[in-house]
Amino acid sequence: MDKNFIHVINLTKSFYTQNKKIEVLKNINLQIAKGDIYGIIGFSGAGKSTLVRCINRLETPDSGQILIGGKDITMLSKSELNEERKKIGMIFQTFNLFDSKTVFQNIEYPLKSSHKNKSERKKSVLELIELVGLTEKTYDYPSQLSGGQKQRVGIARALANKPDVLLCDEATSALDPQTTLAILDLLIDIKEKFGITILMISHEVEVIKYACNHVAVIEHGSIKEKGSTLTVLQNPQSDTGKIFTKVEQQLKEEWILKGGVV
Ligand SMILES: Nc1ncnc2c1ncn2[C@@H]1O[C@H](COP(=O)(O)OP(=O)(O)OP(=O)(O)O)[C@@H](O)[C@H]1O
Repeated sequence: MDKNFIHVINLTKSFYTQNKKIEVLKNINLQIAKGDIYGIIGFSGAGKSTLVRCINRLETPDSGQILIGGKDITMLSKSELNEERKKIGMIFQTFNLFDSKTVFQNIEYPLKSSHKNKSERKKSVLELIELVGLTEKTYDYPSQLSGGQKQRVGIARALANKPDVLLCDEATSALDPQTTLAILDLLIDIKEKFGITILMISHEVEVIKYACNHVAVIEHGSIKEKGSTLTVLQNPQSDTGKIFTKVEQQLKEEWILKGGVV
């Protein structure tokens, strides 16, 4: 049996601006096992968000295949794609909540297109709110929440349709270190509870190290190296991998010099 749940095969994507072609993704190949937390690390502009947006088909790839659970999502009709998208949750750096809706209403929103009736929706939403630890905030608005609490709402909303895959686009980049850890712990917990496959893109080595079993390093639209997080980050081969780990080491040394504990 194929242990990989997501296959990205020879994926390419370009954008065209003022008659100029920008090749953003060049022949990307990835295999992601079911229940894995897989990191994609790269500098700004490397193509991370475009890759994630191709995986949930917010962008249409130029060529290549994206198989999720054996289904090639580049070949689906519009209505099939709408159904398939329900199995792919997404969380964002900027949370993307509706400011005029309460926590409850934000999480209920994706369920409105499901077959659940009002009381079934209510039960699901309250369970999700409990899962992310926000029961006391159920009827608050986003403006009344901290960044970490907003991301918890984002996670609950992304889980509403019980997705197989959760895509996290810089999901902790706007959060302080302590809140980042709490959100990563929640994601690890969710992965364990539901066997969900998580793809996490980040420019923070610490985030990848803490949460991801595997990592791929993306540089100018190409995957330069990939493998187990420990192997890649302990002995990086690509320029990007080397710079990321060097900077992390320097920050650690400066921190120790200032009397910090590692
Ligand atoms: N819709 C678009 N039209 C034209 N160019 C685009 C478009 N979307 C992205 N790009 C370009 O594609 C490249 C990769 O962008 P992308 O957002 O995928 O990178 P990233 O690695 O996620 O960067 P960041 O970490 O800053 O978000 C950039 O050069 C960007 O300007």
